[in-house]
Amino acid sequence: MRFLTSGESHGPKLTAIIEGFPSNMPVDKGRMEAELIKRQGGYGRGRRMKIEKDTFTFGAGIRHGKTLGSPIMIELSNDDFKSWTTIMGSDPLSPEEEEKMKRVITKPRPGHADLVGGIKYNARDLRNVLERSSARETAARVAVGALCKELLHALGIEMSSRVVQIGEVKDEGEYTYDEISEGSDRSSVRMISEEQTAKTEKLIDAAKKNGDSIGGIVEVIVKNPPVGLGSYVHYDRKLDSKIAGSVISINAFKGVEFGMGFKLAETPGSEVQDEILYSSEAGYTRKTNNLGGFEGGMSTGMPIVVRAVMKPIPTLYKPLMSVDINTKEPFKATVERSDSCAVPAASIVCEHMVAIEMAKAILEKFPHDSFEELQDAVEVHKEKVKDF
Ligand SMILES: Cc1cc2nc3c(=O)[nH]c(=O)nc-3n(C[C@H](O)[C@H](O)[C@H](O)COP(=O)(O)O)c2cc1C
Ligand SMILES: C=C(O[C@@H]1CC(C(=O)O)=C[C@@H](OP(=O)(O)O)[C@H]1O)C(=O)O
Repeated sequence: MRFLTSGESHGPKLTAIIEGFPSNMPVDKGRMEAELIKRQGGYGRGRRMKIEKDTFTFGAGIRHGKTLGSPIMIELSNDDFKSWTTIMGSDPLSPEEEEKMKRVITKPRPGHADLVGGIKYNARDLRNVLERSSARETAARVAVGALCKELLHALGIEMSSRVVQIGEVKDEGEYTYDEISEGSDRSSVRMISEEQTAKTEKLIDAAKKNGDSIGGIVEVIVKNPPVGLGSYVHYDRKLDSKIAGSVISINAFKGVEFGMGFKLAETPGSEVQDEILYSSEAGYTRKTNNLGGFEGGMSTGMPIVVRAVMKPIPTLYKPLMSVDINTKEPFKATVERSDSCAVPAASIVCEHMVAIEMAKAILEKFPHDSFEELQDAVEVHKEKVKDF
């Protein structure tokens, strides 16, 4: 399975084309759109999320609620485009329009893609960089991930995510998949503990008031993964590394860990390795899940637990110093409308990037011309694993 997205933040639309799904897979469009709405939520988002309604249309690949096996096309519109038709239009500008166009960006924001992107693509209006580097594109990725979650769901594999930390406020609890997914329709910060949620909202309010921004940590759990996705035989077939790469590809994500993660450094081996158990009903399981569901780059069958850190948003309403690329003089960076904290939204993006890698790994391992063929192969595999 492979996919491409296209679309600028304030352009007319976002598009994704997904190739490699089996035929006859049921798709619940309402459930997919609910995921997109979750990505728009969370405390700390800016005004843009009040403008956009992230519904989508299938332009190809689906008939009567099922996949055809052909490439699937998903299209989301940017409702904000109507305010940007001149600035973001695809036709050349008339001299009068060019004259009116005063919003050329020349003061790159530290921490965003503006300066390096401008140098690399020779873009002297940094808007040409900002538009595609914006996390608006993550809406298209969540749409693709939601389709992948449809495939996982139909195979009995479920996923959820939560916010673990915002600023210095942490929810230290260890939660099961069911506890996390129970809270997953909350439109707020989506920490498990209500007390911590309230604290983070105060923190976000304070950051916003100070023209500052704030980052955090998110967690994704995958329940019921098949045993043996990915492989130890070659570095580029390890599923944990593919998930890590995909998670780090999310705008502003700077670190990723599995299971105990960085705490592994301070824990002796006897308290780390997950002891192996067997029962005829459950097959092979583990006493603990400190390694977050991976050994040798392969899924062990235990829940996959991924945590990742998002840096604070780069656009600051009290901007940091930068340099005007035309005059080379020091200047305060450009201020664009911005979120002050997007960690809750990012938890949804992270969940969907993990879903994409899970679906890819499943489609790599099992035959899948039709969904029935895939389903049978996964069932046979499960029985074989139990008997091993
Ligand atoms: C859901 C989400 C929303 C974001 N919103 C903003 C925003 O409003 N303003 C901003 O400057 N950056 C925002 N970012 C982060 C930037 O897109 C990101 O920092 C930028 O593309 C540079 O990439 P890098 O941080 O990965 O180096 C957001 C990121 C995510 C995941
Ligand atoms: C549009 C989205 O996020 C945007 C991501 C973003 C950035 O720089 O990454 C900057 C902001 O864009 P705007 O200036 O248009 O408000 C966010 O709103 C979205 O998540 O759908």
